[in-house]
Amino acid sequence: MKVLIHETQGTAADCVAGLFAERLAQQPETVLGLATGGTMETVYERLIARFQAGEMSLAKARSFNLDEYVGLPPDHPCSYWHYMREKLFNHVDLRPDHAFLPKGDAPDAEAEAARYEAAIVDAGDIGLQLLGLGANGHIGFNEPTSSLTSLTRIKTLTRSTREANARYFETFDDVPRLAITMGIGTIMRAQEVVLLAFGAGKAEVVAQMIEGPVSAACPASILQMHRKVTVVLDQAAASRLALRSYYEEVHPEVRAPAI
Ligand SMILES: N[C@@H]1[C@@H](O)[C@H](O)[C@@H](COP(=O)(O)O)O[C@@H]1O
Repeated sequence: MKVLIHETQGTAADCVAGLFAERLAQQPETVLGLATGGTMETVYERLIARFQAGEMSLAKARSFNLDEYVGLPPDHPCSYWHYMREKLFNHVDLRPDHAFLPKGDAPDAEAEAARYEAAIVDAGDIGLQLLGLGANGHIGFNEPTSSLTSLTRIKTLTRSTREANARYFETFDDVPRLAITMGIGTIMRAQEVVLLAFGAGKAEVVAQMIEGPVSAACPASILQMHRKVTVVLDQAAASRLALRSYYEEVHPEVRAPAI
């Protein structure tokens, strides 16, 4: 696990966008695993800027998002489909028929989860997976106690996750109780993973993920078992790490090291 500690969120997001651009330059047909949430917004802004500057193209790439709320159709303003169109897809050259998310309004959500897992396998699995981190250690919507070998399936969201995401909905009761999410096993098959976390609110769970035991109580801790992970943090998110000397401090004048 490579841990990069940036002075600011801006340089951290830039670093992640840089890793994407590098990977796409080497392998334009990369299968990307994409994430939602507030943390990703700056990353997508930086990716769009690189695309507009002619430095990066997604024309040959494909993408699979981690998750979607059960019950929300793709045009629902709180759906992750909507988020992705607004924050990224509408602004870059990724082909619409190459961008995939689970269908939240599928009549049979379980069958949809199985279909989505099979589609990822058919695509040859994820090449580069982008992850955020839930305050309770979830990745995708794999809440604590998720099987560490799980595949794409339906998960019940914890109250704390629904509360954290309530800011996107009119009322707390509008936040769906279920989601279709890539499993932890699905994520672990990715060739390369980049996880990004910002802010003091994530500091405790970042320390558990990197320095704690591998445990379903903190699903992100399974990344300790992945062969190619980069964790990109700002100073606040890194503030509870004990083994500081092991990690790389990234200063603005230093180019982020390649993984
Ligand atoms: N399903 C998403 C996760 O994929 C994301 O990592 C998490 C953190 O979001 P934020 O970046 O807003 O803290 O939120 C949601 O629960």
